[in-house]
Amino acid sequence: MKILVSEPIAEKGLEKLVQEGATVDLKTSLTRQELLKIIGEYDALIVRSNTKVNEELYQKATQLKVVGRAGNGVDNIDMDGATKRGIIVVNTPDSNSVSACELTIGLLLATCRNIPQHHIRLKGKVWDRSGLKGMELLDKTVGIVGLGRIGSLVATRLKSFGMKIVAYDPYISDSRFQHVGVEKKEKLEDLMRVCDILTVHTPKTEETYGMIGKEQLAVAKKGLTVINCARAGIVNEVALIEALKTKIVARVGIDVPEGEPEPISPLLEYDNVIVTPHAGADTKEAQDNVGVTIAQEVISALRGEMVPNAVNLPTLHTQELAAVKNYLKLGETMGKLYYQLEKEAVEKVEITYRGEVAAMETSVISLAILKGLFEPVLKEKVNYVNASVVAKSRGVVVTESKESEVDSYLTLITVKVISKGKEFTISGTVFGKDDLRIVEINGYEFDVIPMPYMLIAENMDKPGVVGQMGTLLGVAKVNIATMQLGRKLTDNRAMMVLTVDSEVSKETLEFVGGVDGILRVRFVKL
Ligand SMILES: NC(=O)C1=CN([C@@H]2O[C@H](COP(=O)(O)OP(=O)(O)OC[C@H]3O[C@@H](n4cnc5c(N)ncnc54)[C@H](O)[C@@H]3O)[C@@H](O)[C@H]2O)C=CC1
Ligand SMILES: O=C(O)C(=O)COP(=O)(O)O
Repeated sequence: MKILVSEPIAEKGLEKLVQEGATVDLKTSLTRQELLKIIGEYDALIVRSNTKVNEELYQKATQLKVVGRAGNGVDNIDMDGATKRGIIVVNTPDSNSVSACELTIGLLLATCRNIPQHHIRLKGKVWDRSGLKGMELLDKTVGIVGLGRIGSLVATRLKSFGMKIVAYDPYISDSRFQHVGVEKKEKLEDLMRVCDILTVHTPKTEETYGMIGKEQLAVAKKGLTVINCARAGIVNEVALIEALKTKIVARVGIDVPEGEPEPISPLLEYDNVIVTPHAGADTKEAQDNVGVTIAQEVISALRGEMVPNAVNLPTLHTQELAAVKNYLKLGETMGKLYYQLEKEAVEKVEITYRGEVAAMETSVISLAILKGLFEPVLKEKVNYVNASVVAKSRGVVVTESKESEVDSYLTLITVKVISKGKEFTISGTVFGKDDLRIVEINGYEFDVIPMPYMLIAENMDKPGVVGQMGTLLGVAKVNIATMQLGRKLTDNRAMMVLTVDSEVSKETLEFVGGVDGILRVRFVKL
């Protein structure tokens, strides 16, 4: 595991990566050309907000499997490009929210009380309070745009200043507004009309970029204070400067000016504008949190495990992930069996979840099944991120259905693979906490614990076949660990599933296949 860390992360995070056996190169002052030159050597890249992870980089990053964003915003990462290539993008969305919130409050107070301006005068040995009258927060209205993690933390803290809080966020439920204790505004303009202080906490997306512009500022109360601790451009800087000139906006506090990391924003020229150099997450606590979390996530992702904060995968919280973990293993195992038993190209995959599993986040289990299905033919080129893209690109139709009830088991997954009119089915369950079982293949019933090496044979249901097979394997020094037989009395056929302790050579397989009554036999590796 070779990992490049292109921006500073906490020592604890670097230590964690090394403890987990990774080779880590911390290179935080590479030029773009230098980065592009060496990125081809690495399995993972860890960045913060300054490294642009885009098509140009992906084209050179031939070994790249994981991009770790040591922080929250992923606007510097081309997500489609990553997904297309099966590169998993992970971030640490909860690890620096408190720090970003606290800087927001800090900028808000500093802006409303002109703290930096006072400080600069006094540092210059000038004792002069004139022209810097501040504004109290008590009884003022703050308008929050984006009531997510950071917006909610800001709301909770500002309540203790006796402020009235209104918020605009069309993507969250009314109950969330009630839970945070904030008045909901249906339209952004309604919020702009009533607030004394505006603070934005949305991600930077096509929709939010420039969302606070000329029109929105035109309806604002005169003397508005604007705080932006999210991303440059969510508040349009040209419109903001115009509003500063016309005194619609009285004060501005910004953590991320346009043009970062170059200090080129024209806002820097204004005395009533306070700017910090994207310092929202720069606390010891946040960086320790972020560093350790990203290290864990990148390692898990490199090991092919499902990660809670994978940005280009279905969202899973840690608890949900713990609940589906064994089903992911089961699904992948079931998927892996198909191409080792059958040779027909897959046309359709029908997945049925029954019983307990039907109540879980099954979309990730379906990804695990597809990953397992295509792995024997595509090797490491398929993973959780691109499994459904791979299925689509191969013209495979995937359907998912759920039934709450199931006979005989508490929980059951059945995968039906359809190819050229033929159907292959396999079912599996989880007993207790983590006891995985394959319980059906093509209508034959078993109770098999999947093992790394297995022999699966279809045979005539007649005396002597099993014995001869055992003898031949013994001669070839292949130790049989377990053996199970499933039979269909209707057609005199049976299926044998053996778990064995070692690989079975081609020659042995041919001998076994030649036994009278064996219809076909396959060696399966899981
Ligand atoms: N300055 C800094 O160092 C830091 C900045 N950030 C930035 O803070 C911002 C917010 O982060 P979180 O609260 O963690 O994100 P979040 O995802 O928890 O919340 C964002 C909220 O914005 C809402 N939203 C999306 N589009 C919207 C629209 N068009 N109008 C109104 N609301 C909209 C979403 O529904 C969501 O509730 C992000 O831009 C992030 O990159 C985060 C950490 C540190
Ligand atoms: O986590 C975020 O979204 C941030 O904005 C923090 O950025 P940084 O890691 O300090 O470059």
